[in-house]
Amino acid sequence: MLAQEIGEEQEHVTAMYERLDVLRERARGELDRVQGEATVGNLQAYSERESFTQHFSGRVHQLSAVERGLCFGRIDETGGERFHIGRIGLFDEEYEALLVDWRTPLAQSFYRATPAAPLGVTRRRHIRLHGRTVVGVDDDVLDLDALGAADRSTLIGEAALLSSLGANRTGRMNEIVATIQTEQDEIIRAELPGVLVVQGGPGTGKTVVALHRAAYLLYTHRDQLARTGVLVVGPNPTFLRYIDQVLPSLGETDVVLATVGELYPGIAATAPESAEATRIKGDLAMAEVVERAVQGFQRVPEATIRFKVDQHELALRPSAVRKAKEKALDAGEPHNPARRVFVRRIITVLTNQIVDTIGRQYVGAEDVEDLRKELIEDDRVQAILDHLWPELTPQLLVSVLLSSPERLAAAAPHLTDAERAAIRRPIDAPWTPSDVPLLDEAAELIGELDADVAARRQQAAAAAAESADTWKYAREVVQVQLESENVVVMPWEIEQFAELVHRRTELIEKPVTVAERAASDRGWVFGHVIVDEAQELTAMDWRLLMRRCPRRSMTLVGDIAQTGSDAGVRSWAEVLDRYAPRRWRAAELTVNYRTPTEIMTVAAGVLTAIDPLLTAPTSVRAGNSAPWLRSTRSEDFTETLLAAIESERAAVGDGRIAVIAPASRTAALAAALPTVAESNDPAILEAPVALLDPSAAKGLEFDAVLIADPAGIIAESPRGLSDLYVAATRATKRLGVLADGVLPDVLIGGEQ
Ligand SMILES: Nc1ncnc2c1ncn2[C@@H]1O[C@H](COP(=O)(O)OP(=O)(O)OP(=O)(O)O)[C@@H](O)[C@H]1O
Repeated sequence: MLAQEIGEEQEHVTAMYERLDVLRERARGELDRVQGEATVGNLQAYSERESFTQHFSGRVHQLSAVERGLCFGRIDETGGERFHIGRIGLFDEEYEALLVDWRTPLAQSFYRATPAAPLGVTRRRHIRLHGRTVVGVDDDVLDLDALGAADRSTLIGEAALLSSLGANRTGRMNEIVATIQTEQDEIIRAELPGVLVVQGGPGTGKTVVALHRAAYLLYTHRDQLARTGVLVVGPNPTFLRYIDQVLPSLGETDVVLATVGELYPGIAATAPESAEATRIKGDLAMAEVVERAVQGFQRVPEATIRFKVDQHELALRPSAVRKAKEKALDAGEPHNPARRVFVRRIITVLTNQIVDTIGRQYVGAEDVEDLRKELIEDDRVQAILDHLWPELTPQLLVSVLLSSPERLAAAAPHLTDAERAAIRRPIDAPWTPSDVPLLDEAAELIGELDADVAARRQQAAAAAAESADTWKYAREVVQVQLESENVVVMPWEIEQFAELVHRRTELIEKPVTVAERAASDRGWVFGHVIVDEAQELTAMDWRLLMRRCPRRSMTLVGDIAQTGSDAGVRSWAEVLDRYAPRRWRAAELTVNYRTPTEIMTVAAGVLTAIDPLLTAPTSVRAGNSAPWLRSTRSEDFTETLLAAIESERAAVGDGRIAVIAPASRTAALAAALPTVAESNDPAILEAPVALLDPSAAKGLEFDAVLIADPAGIIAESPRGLSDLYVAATRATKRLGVLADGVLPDVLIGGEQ
């Protein structure tokens, strides 16, 4: 029976691949044709060709990306209808559906139907492919009564999920479209507006669900999100590399992946910094510190400033400066635009003094203008204005603030001397990730430089004019193409083409994608923001992110129990009641798909030590090997660790291993263990053995994990137990713990 079922599915699958080949060939043919056309040397013809090139190469790329595992399921409905579910939708020449896209509402019951709530589905079939060959089918029967007698005898039960979870890890995260679980699907398809917080223990699929949600939202709300973009924020660059294949493999490329440290355009903030400095700089009080630092650059002199311009004796009294300052601040404008008002007032004061000495009756309106101009161009006047109210840049402000003990003392009176010393550093020190929210805060308070404002206005006016032209042109191009029947275009593609021609024409003059534009514009407002490992964000990070998403359409996934930084989140309500009151909702993921039961028992002991009220997620499967917990004398530590690595390598074959050690020991261990890759090594994800500290291991997973010196991990930070919990939940198959000296009592279970 199984062979017959497989044979029938094979027929369907073969038809789908044949259709895919036809569509791919057609798109390739169009691409070749468009690229081979002689270019009529004007910009518009070039633009037109580029538009079609982009469309067809995007289509070829999408159709190639879905080759692996094109179809993975089928649903049979009570009425007798059957649908195959896959990575994209496909129709045959008669527009009969061959394959339904997993993101459509029709496909939803594939993920949601249960025997308790079958949603009109009698059978859910998982189809396993090897290349283009059907190698297995597994059925879940959801409504036995609704199945006919013939159907009943063809049931094949086997968990598709478990076979995918047991596979060796490749170092890169994979998509999970074939096996999304019901509680995950509800999150993926949740509505776009508002803030959705997904709390879930380790391995519950938070990351993978967040990424599938991005793909789902881009598919369902394409019009809205294609223009504004989706931002996915991750904890570190290694993690972003770990996940960067998932969205392209789902056919989505227009997403900005970034760490918070990359969210200030033009700055790569990657320098390391102490946990204490991160804590202090992440505190919300820093917003006021930056504000006071800006105010520190708006001075009133203690004594009258006297100077000469062209024989005229001038005097700038503190009271006149104070008044000018008050006027400048009245409008609530940022520092740089407010400076314009300040400068105007001061120049008026000085002009009046000259007019008074010459005698008002001798000075006409034009002369007054000339005088003002002369004063403003005078070096001495400029130096005074720059002293009283200089034009600033955020970079200048933050680097001066953090390098000047006096400015820091004046702006941060709430900090102790030791705390100020912890964040002080040389003026030219490289930027750290926790500087980025300070720079962003400063940018808000400072505003743009005069020169930048003028340039931007000019650009905006030119862009608006061009955009109107290119839209008109785009529609004409599409019309001409359709009339000449040069290209095969489906009716629903016409608008899409016009949009493409329009965008492409713009791109030729401004060659950037939405993702690039968003990444280079600090003021960019994203349509949706997804934050992974959201528990690690500091209060200042949240402030910055909320500015990037004033509509508050966000998905935040994280686990409070894994918070490693002292500046991180302790309660979701604490963060969200501030920024999205009554506009946030919480969901929970409860099943651990990564870590087998035996390993989770060890991790659960650590979790109880963090907080006895917390419960670990339930593992979906049992493993094949019990975790081991050993201790060794310090002098034998490295050698024992080396031997353990070798035996784990033998056990996992071509799988991946991580050695997770206290941050303070990784450098020495790297020197002693020549075969391991360190976290700053770009090849770390592909390396057979990776050496990481707990914060670098966050979000990643490995076939086998060796925790080296657990007591060192606990002792290293105030949230050391959370770090140990993170380390203990990274393994998909094997866990070993090697203590340097005594094994901490929080580690229980496993073989000792
Ligand atoms: N429905 C599913 N089908 C197949 N694999 C899944 C499913 N859900 C999760 N997984 C797998 O489980 C593993 C853990 O998922 P993920 O990394 O998203 O968890 P997480 O909640 O982000 O974990 P952590 O908090 O520890 O970082 C991944 O290998 C993921 O592919």
